[in-house]
Amino acid sequence: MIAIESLTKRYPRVTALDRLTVGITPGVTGLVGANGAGKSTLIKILLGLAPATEGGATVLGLDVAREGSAIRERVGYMPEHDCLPPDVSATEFVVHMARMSGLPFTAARERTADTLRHVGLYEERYRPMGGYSTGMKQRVKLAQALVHDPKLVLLDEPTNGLDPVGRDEMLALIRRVHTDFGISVLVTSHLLGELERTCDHVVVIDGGKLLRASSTADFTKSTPSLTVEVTDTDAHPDGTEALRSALAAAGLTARAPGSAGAPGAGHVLMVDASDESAYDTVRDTVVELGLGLVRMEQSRHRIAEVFQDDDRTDGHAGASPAMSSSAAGPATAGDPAADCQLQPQKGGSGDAV
Ligand SMILES: Nc1ncnc2c1ncn2[C@@H]1O[C@H](COP(=O)(O)OP(=O)(O)OP(=O)(O)O)[C@@H](O)[C@H]1O
Repeated sequence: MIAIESLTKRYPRVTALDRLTVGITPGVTGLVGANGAGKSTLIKILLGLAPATEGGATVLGLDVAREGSAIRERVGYMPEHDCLPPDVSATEFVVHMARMSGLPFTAARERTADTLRHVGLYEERYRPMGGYSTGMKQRVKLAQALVHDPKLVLLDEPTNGLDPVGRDEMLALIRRVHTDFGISVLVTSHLLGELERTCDHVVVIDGGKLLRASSTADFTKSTPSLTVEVTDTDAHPDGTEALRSALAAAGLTARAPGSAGAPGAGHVLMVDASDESAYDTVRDTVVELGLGLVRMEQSRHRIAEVFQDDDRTDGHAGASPAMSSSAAGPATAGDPAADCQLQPQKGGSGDAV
């Protein structure tokens, strides 16, 4: 969908993009980076709205330097900032944007009605947008990006300003843009956790440089570790501790997850399961102690942990603190995770996601 080759953008005081080389394949791709990492600059260059200083890129095979208007015909764009005129309705605005993209009036009206319904705006669509909530405004911005049935949409921080429920709804909507309509998505965020749930691929940039590009599944590879949660009983008022000692006696290493604030922390154990028999040992030990087994599941990395692990293991300048997971989960502090180490990449075919 997108090929970026040694792309550099220098402003007088700052290098916003620094020899960035990466390929974006069909599907939903997350572009993640802290504030100022260069995400919006990259999107503007991909749309042909800003020139690159060096290097180049193609979008749907079209050159960003020479074929910007052809790219904008085929690509939808949802900007980060609030850009909606307050005194017109969502319907009027989206029809206007559809007409700007070349749709005849009748088709523009029909597509607008369909698209606004798809993003979850119903009767409100006839009211002036000045009175909309942030969530409704984000939906209108998404609708205008989709209304001309593009092959690809570039969404700049679509979850900005939304509460957790609004964010989940927006992420689900973005996922459906691809699954229901086959439109590929490049979505930016500074929250690794939210991209993990939504994207097939993740590209991480920092200071305009590529840190890592790979499939989400590679980021979140399962670890040889079991997350086990048990109940307490009268006989074992601290069931978790009772299980930990019994497992230790059975030769299994179990420890509390690193993140005290994680859901269930205090009642959760991470059990080393490099040997398959660990599953049976855990089950049998829980039964022998008479505890209730709430869950026993294979642990997976969260994307943020890939970067945290890297910071811990070799002190490499990994993700900045701003790039945090939006949802705390059981941490795997101390896991070796050698296959998930953060490696700045130097370009070339290995960068394609
Ligand atoms: N028009 C401009 N003139 C000068 N510097 C700019 C301009 N646009 C962006 N920059 C700088 O380039 C760097 C990258 O900015 P950019 O907006 O692309 O980052 P971002 O990752 O999108 O961050 P945010 O999430 O805060 O929008 C920043 O240091 C920013 O100050």
